This record gives sequence, C-alpha cells and structure tokens, in this order.
Amino acid sequence: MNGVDDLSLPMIKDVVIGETIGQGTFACVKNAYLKVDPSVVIAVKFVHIPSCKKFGLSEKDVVGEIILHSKCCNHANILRVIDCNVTRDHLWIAMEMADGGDLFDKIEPDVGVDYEVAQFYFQQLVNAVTYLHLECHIAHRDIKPENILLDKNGNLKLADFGLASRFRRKDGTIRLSSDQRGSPQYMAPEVLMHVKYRPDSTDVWSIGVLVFVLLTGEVPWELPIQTDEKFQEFVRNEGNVAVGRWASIELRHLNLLRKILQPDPSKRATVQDLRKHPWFLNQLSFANKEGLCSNPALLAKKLFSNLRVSLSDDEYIRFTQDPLTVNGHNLEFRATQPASSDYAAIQHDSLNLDALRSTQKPYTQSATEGFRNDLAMSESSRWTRFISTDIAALQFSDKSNASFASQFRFNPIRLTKFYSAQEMEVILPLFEQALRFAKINIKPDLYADFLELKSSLGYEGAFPLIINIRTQDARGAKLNGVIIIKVVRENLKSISFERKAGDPLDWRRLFKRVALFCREIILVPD
Ligand SMILES: Nc1ncnc2c1ncn2[C@@H]1O[C@H](COP(=O)(O)OP(=O)(O)OP(=O)(O)O)[C@@H](O)[C@H]1O
Repeated sequence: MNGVDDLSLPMIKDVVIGETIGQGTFACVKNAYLKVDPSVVIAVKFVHIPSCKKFGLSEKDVVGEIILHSKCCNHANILRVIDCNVTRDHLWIAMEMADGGDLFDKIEPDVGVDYEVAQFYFQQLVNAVTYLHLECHIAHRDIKPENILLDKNGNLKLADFGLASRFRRKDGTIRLSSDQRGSPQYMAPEVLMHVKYRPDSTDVWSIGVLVFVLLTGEVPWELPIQTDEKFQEFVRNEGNVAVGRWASIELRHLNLLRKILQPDPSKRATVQDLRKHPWFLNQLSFANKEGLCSNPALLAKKLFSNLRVSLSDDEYIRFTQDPLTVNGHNLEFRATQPASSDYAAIQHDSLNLDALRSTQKPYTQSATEGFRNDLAMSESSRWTRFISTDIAALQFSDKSNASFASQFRFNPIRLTKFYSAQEMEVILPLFEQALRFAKINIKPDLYADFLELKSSLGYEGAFPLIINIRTQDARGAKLNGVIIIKVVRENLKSISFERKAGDPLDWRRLFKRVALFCREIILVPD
C-alpha cells in the first residue's frame, strides 16, 4: 500500500496511538491521545521514508516540509504542527486533530456548496494566506480542496506544506520561483510558461479556482493554457463568460473571480486587495469578528444541505440509459475504454489487513444505545434506525434538506459510504457489475475471491474486505482508492469508498454511480 503498517510504526513517548483516520500516498494518519491527559486528542502522521525515496523525494525534502510548516502554523486557519521526529524508516508528525474531516468530502460534485459557506471558506482562506504571505513570507503553492481540513466547528485548516517556499528574503527582496509543481487545475498560467514567477501571486490564483469549485462543484478548466478550450474562452472574453457553470455564478461573485483569475499576474489582486472586497468584509451570521465559526450547527446545516445522492427511478433510468449522467449532470467518469493498467480487485495480505482493520469505525454514537432497545423490531427497521444518525446514510434519504441537514455535526467520517444488510453473495456480484458499468476492469470474480478468503480465515477473518480501485478520471489522471466492506453488526455492513489519490470530486462521482447502480441493496433511513 504505502509501506506503512501498524507493526513497524515507531512508538512515540507519552502518546497512545489509536486508529487510522486517513491515508496518503506515502503516509498514514492515526488518531492519538496524550498518556497524561487522554482528553487531549491529536493526529499523528507517519511518513514512510523509503517509499518517498523510491519516488525521488529525499529525506531532506520530507523533513524540510515539516520544518517550514511548523514555522508558520501560529494561525487559527492553519493546521498546527505540535512535534515531529525522524526514526529509521519514518518521519512522524504530531498535529492538531482536524475533527471535521476533509473539506473536499463535503463539496457536492456539479453542485458546489451554499454560497454563504463558500464565502465563509473564502474569508478563512484569505486570512490564512494573509498570515502566510505577510507575516511568514511563505507561499503555500498547493491550495486545493485536498489540502484543506476542518476542525470540530467547521473552521478551515490549511495543511500540506510540501510545495511551500519562502518567497521574501530577510532584506525584503522577492525570491522568484520557476518550477512547475502543483496541481494542474489549480495552477496559475505563469507557472506553466517557463518563466520566473511570484509564488505568492499564484496562491491568489488558486484561491480563485477554489472559490469556483466551491460555488459550482467543478473546476473551471483542466489547465490554464491556450489549448484548453474552457480557459481560452475565459481569456478571450476577459472573464465575461456566461456559459456552462459560469452561467450559474452570481454577478458579484463573478466580478470577484475576474479580479482573482487575472492571467496577467501584475494585474491580479493581492491578498491585501481581497481583504478590501465586500465578499471578505461582510460578516456572516455564523461567524464571529475574527471570521471563525460561531454557530457550527448552522454552518453544518448549510454545508450539508447540498450533499444528496438521489436513488430515484428517474435517476436510475437516466443513468442506466446514459451512464455518463447522474442527477441531470454530466458525470463523465472516463471517456474511453478501460486502460490495461486499470483494475479493481480484492486486496489481501496480512500486513495491510492489520493496518486496515483499524480504519475508520462506523459512526454509531447514540445509535449504539438505541440498538439495544430495538431488538424487538424487524431487522430492517432496526438497521434503518441504527444508521439514522450517520450523515452518510442520511444523504440517500428523500427527507427535506432542512430536517436532514439539521442532524449533521462536523465529524471526520467519510461521506462516500453506504450501508447494506445484504449477503456478500448479493453485494459482490452487483459491485462487479457496477464497476464494469463505470468502465473499470475487474479481476473476476470478487465473490469467488471472498469465498477463498473465508475458507482460509473464517467469515469474520475475511473482514474488512478491501477492494482496490485503480482507474483514471475523464481527463486520464489517476484515480485510486479502496472500497472497504465491514461488518458493523450481524448482517449489517458498511461500504466505504476511501480515496487515496486523484480528484476528490471524481471520487465522489464514482461513488454516486456505484451507489445508484447498487440502489436495491442500500439501506436508507426512514
Ligand atoms: N491533522 C489531521 N486531522 C485529521 N485528519 C487528518 C489530519 N491530517 C490528515 N488527515 C486525514 O488523513 C488523510 C491523508 O492525509 P495526508 O496528509 O497523508 O494525505 P494527502 O496529503 O491527502 O496525501 P498525499 O500525501 O498523497 O498528497 C487526509 O485526507 C485526512 O483525511
């Protein structure tokens, strides 16, 4: 997987390491608490240095990122580094726990978030970047939803300083950059022009792309170059675009975006300019004067109100007739036939299973207590009641947005998840069909592999069952992750899609397509 397994992780003095809460390309992140005070919960990231080296990253690069990050995390909207150390194979980093999970997980593809929520995160991001640029003289250079986490109140925490650089020297002169690293969709045009550029100005551009993504649920273009039709159209019309997703953006937001997405960096707004804009200055009803969330329940309600997965007949018929459309939106997941490198297969080796056995627990909280009292109810009512406090299950419900969203609180649980009470002999063949329908090659057959695991490890030993997914999105970029099937109770299973690499919006699109295809087996709260 990424060379990180529980058995080889270093011990950290005075810290008790808990469950895996996330995985990156070379790292796994675990929750942990302090021995002296178990109420202090932190996150610890273990980076596997030999894996980084295989991909051409030196130990100095990896450690340098954390040193830089730890020098500029004294701000409410920047993820705080508490401590770090290097052992033989690992770099561990103790960080503030982002209890609200990932921001990207809460952006509905092709829809976006409520515009006040977009404004809230714009204001917090501008605050974070002002601090970085003006106080720390550091440019982040990789602003995108994947690098934004949320705390338990929904406040933004900018993370991942892997590409950050100090752009202002001690004597005040500017150190220009010339490398072309970053995420293409969020990159400013000058980064791709083989010229020297100011990295602080490219951060402002990325804020603009992120605002577009928040408002619409998709990126404005693939690459900010003349051969990209969408970008070309934007430039040709000097930002006055009224087609596609641009048409759904209100004029005042469009005006702001035009100031930010200014291809000429010398004309582009700076963070100081952004701070003078009404969109930054207006205080939101759920924020305090410092721009931090003062009403997490209201923010959560607004944020969640757009997250829905329709399993209706109309949607199903539309989807099966035109597999590239769901919820009336183009969900083209990939335009071509599967590439030979794509595949989906059950992953099994004892080390990885040990590591994954401890991945996210199903969200049970109050439902667990409810369960004991519900034994007399029918099985299906018991389960639907049991899952009725999990927001991932609620996103399939037909209830009105308001009552549905009112149950949401910030937590790190993935929203790309559903529950089923079906047997594996029903679930796995259906999954196989769904993945083929999504044009992902499958190593046949999943159920036979499961039976093999079951005969060697027993039924319980075969879980969590992990299906490895390696595919490409519509642009041909890699999209990797795992589908983890866990037994929650008796025959109730949670089926969680956990992205490892690639566009998070495309990952949710894939999840929605598989869910729609498998709608007969999904348990939906009443
Ligand atoms: N401080 C934290 N608190 C809570 N969850 C975290 C924290 N840091 C990381 N995570 C979780 O772990 C996941 C992986 O984090 P990590 O920083 O290793 O990966 P990444 O940067 O997304 O991956 P890559 O290294 O491939 O770019 C995140 O998506 C998030 O869900």
